[in-house]
This record gives sequence, structure tokens and C-alpha cells, in this order.
Amino acid sequence: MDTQPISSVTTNAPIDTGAADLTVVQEAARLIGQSATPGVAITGTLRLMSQMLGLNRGRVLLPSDEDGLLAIRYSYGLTDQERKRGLYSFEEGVTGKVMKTGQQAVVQDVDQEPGFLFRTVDRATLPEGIVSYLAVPIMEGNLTVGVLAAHRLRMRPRAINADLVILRILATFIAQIIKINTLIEERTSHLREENQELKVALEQQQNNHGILGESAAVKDALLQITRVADTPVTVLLTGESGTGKERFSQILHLNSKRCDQPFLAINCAAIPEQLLESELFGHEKGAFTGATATKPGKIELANGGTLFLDEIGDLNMELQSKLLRVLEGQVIQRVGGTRDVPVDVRIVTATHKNLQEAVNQGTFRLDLFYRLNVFPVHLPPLRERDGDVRILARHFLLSANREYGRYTLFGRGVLERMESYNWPGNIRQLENVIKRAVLIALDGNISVSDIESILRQESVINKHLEAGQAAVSNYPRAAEPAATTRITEPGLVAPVAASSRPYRWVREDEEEQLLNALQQTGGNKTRAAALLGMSARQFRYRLDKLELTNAP
Ligand SMILES: Nc1ncnc2c1ncn2[C@@H]1O[C@H](COP(=O)(O)OP(=O)(O)OP(=O)(O)O)[C@@H](O)[C@H]1O
Repeated sequence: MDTQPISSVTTNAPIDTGAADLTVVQEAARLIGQSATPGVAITGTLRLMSQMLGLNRGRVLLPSDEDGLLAIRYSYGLTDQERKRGLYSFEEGVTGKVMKTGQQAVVQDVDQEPGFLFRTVDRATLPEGIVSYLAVPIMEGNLTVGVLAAHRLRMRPRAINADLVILRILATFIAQIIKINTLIEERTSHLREENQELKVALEQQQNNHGILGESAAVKDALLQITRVADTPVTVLLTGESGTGKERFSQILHLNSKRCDQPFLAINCAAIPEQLLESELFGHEKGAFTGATATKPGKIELANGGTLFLDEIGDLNMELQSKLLRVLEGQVIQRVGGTRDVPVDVRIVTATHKNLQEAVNQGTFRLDLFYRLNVFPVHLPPLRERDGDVRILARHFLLSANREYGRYTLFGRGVLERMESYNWPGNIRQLENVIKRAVLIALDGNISVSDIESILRQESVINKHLEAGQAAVSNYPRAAEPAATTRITEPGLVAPVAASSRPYRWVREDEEEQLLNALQQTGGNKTRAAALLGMSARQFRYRLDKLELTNAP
């Protein structure tokens, strides 16, 4: 047996690269271009080899997924029995050696080759004359992924070298089909898996009032919320930023008798103290410069419904006593007014701070603390919700794809990487990371390195943020625009823009970040905002403050 490069194979006959070869190549190319399945294209090619070139009983052997043995996957002119018998370990027989070495094999006379096994086709089945066996590797780059082999009668006018040339060309075609098919199979199984997970998530979302998560911690919080939803009890939601406190307060509202009335949310930390009072309690005409008309506050606007007060720990002492009065007497007085206005509003509060500690430090009223802390519900951080990262990630990928008109998938290892991250910004951070990954992903595939690079940027931003917060007194407490309050029609809960928080003060050193984001998104402000985890409004507000409104 020869296992040598084609150039060193010796034959007597002159090389024949005639019309038949050309026809075979053209037809094989056409089959590959048109066939939807590799089976049709490859079997068609093997048939052409037999009918046009006399390369009979052609077969393509690939390692099987189950046992790794080289098995006949496609063939022409073999019986079912013969196909089944054609199993080789790497290195076994002529075919196994081609797989092992990546070198072609030319057996001039199968009867004279001691290593020829006759495993697939009995000698008795082969023609009586001298039969040769040719086998070439199917290569993907430097890797041998299979073997293409066939018998031929030795005494034919056509040169063995010519057959080898054509076999190698066809092996290249077959390698391409197999590669494309493997990619399609991978994608299809990925999609099937994703589809299944999304179905489960959808069912779960419907059962869980739109809250995604399978973890015991989330289910427990949900159970507590739904239990007290229809009672007048005061609920305090605690948990790190981005754990879903506002979302849970919406569920509380929707499961209460007040669900047909408005739900309003306000973030006490995002509004300057001097504005917060009138924001909450409203003002009378002429109460202060600019108060040209009487305006009801959020408490009045939420009448009959629910008011969600986020970051309640940031309320100053004066507003704390005013709030206590609302809770105890269900009356308010507008700024500049003297008249008590009766209100019927359920107040749900949330904090990421330890209120008990604030009480100990004398910054939070003990009586208000007791009034609010009647039914505390703790929302665990994402890193403590076993299995939820995967469910949430798939969900956010789907919505980001919809939002940006993309069709992006998670590549291998991405979900595992995200599961191992500790998500200091919790669900909001996860959502933002996925949005950014969808925007930067090449070939519709989010890779682990895409995620790594975003997480690296995140850690820089987190450090900046921490520095920014530590130095907060150095910056004017510029308020976010009134976007922080969401008013909805009675009975409806407005979708909370994922990026509507965290509330950050505008800092001069943000300029570069904003401009970078604009550059990355070709000037699209909505996408640039998403890249930085802000709402479009927050982004425009910052551009405005930093006088970058006309930035490209
Ligand atoms: N279990 C969940 N399933 C799906 N989406 C969720 C879930 N929990 C939170 N989210 C989404 O995550 C984002 C952050 O949630 P939310 O604003 O309720 O957090 P938060 O705890 O109030 O944050 P902060 O303390 O910073 O105000 C929102 O877009 C919300 O819709």
C-alpha cells in the first residue's frame, strides 16, 4: 500500500484530466449548491464518481458521535449490511490509517495488501480482476475529519493519479458540506434548546406575574407579596439596586383592589430636596417663584391607587414627618397651602440602605421606620438566585433582538460565564450587558470575549461610580428630569425603562464616555444611551448639561 502524497504515486498510464472529470466537478458543485441536505449532495457525488469515472462503491466515513469509531455515513453501491459492517477504529485497516495520518492511500491490488481487511465488502462480491482501493482524507484546515474512499479496477485506461486528483477535489467539496451542515446543526440545536427554555420562561412568567426566576428566593418573595397584596398592610421592599423592587411593587399593586387606579413611582434620591416636597405634596399657586398655578403632587395623583417611594432612606427629616402624617391621617397639605386634602393612597416603599442603621445614626425617624417596616420583603441579589441568570439572560436577549432588529445568539460558554459573574448591579446590569453585547456581537453570535470586554468596561464604570458617589458633595446635585416619575392610566402599570436608573449625577468626566458611546453607535442617541445603561432621556439630559447637544 502507498500512503504517500499524490505526486509520488507511480502509474503506467498518462494522466487523463478529460471531459468526464470536468463534468463530475461541475455536477458535484451543482449538487452541493442546490441540495438542502448533505445526504443528497454527497450520495449524488458518489453516484457521479461511479457512473462517470468507474470509482465504485464510494463511501464517506466520519467518526461517529457515540463511540468515536469511523463509520460509513454516506455511500453509493453498498448494501445496508455492507454499510453497517464498515466500522473502523482510527489506525485500523487502510481506511483507519488514512484517518489517523491524514495521508492518502493507494492500494494497487487489494489481494496483495496484507493490511486490507475486506471488512465492508467481501472479496467474493468484488469483480474478479485486480481491484484497487483509493482513500483520501477529508480535511478541515489541518484536521482530518473523515475519509473518502472507492474501489476501481486496476486495469483501466484511466490513470490512478487522475482518480486521486478528482477524489481530492471531491473530498474538499465534501469537507465544505460537512462543515456547513455541522454549523447548521449546531445552530438548530441551539435554537431548539433556546426555544424550549423560552417556552418554559414564558409559562413561568405568566404564572409568576411577569417575574422571571425559578430560584426559591424569588418564589418566596413573590409568595409574600401576593399574600399581602390585597391587605392594607404597609410593605417595605429591601434589596440591592436592580433587584426588582419597583417591579415587585407593581405586582403588589396589580394584585390589589386598587389595580384599576393609578400606580406612580418616584425615586426620592433622584430629585433635589427643594423640589421633592412639591413633587410629592403638590403646591398652591404662588407658593414659590415659578408656581404660576396650583399643582397636585404625586400623592394626590395616585389617589385611589398606589405610590411607590424608592430610596426612602434618602428622605430628609422634614419630609419624613410629612410622610408619617400621610400614613397616619391620609391627608396632605400642598406646599404653600393650609388646607388638609384627604387622600386614599397605598404607599409602598423601598430602600437599598439599612434603615435600622439610619435610625441608629439618627438620620431616620424611628416612628416612621416602624410604620413602614410592618411587612418587609427582601429581594435577594441576582448572585444568590440559583439558575435565574440563564432564564433572565435568554429573556433579555430576546427583547434586545426585538428592540434592535437583530438575530443574535449566545455563543458557547457565554451563559456559563454570565452565571459565574457576581452582578453587583443585579438584573438591571444583566439586562444592560446583554443589550450591549447584542450591539457589538459579530456574525450574530455573542462570544465569551464580547462579554468579558463589556464586564471589564463595567468594572471601570463601577469604579468611576464609586468614586463619583464618594465625591458626591463636590458635584451639584443635578436632578434627573421628571422622567423618574412614571404616571400611568388607571389600571395600567407603565413599562419601566430598564435603564431609567441608576440615578447618577452628571459629572464633567462623563464627557468622554458620552462621546465614545455616540461614536460607537454612529451618533444614534438611543443606542448610545443603552450602551451606557441609561434611558435616552437621561442621555440627552447629560449631553445638554455638558453642552454636547450638538455633538456628532
Ligand atoms: N424577576 C424579574 N424578571 C424580569 N425582569 C426583572 C425582574 N426583576 C427585575 N427586572 C427588571 O430589572 C430592572 C430593574 O428592576 P427594578 O427597577 O424593579 O429594580 P430596583 O430594585 O427597583 O432598582 P433600584 O433600587 O436601583 O431602584 C427592570 O427593568 C425590571 O423590569
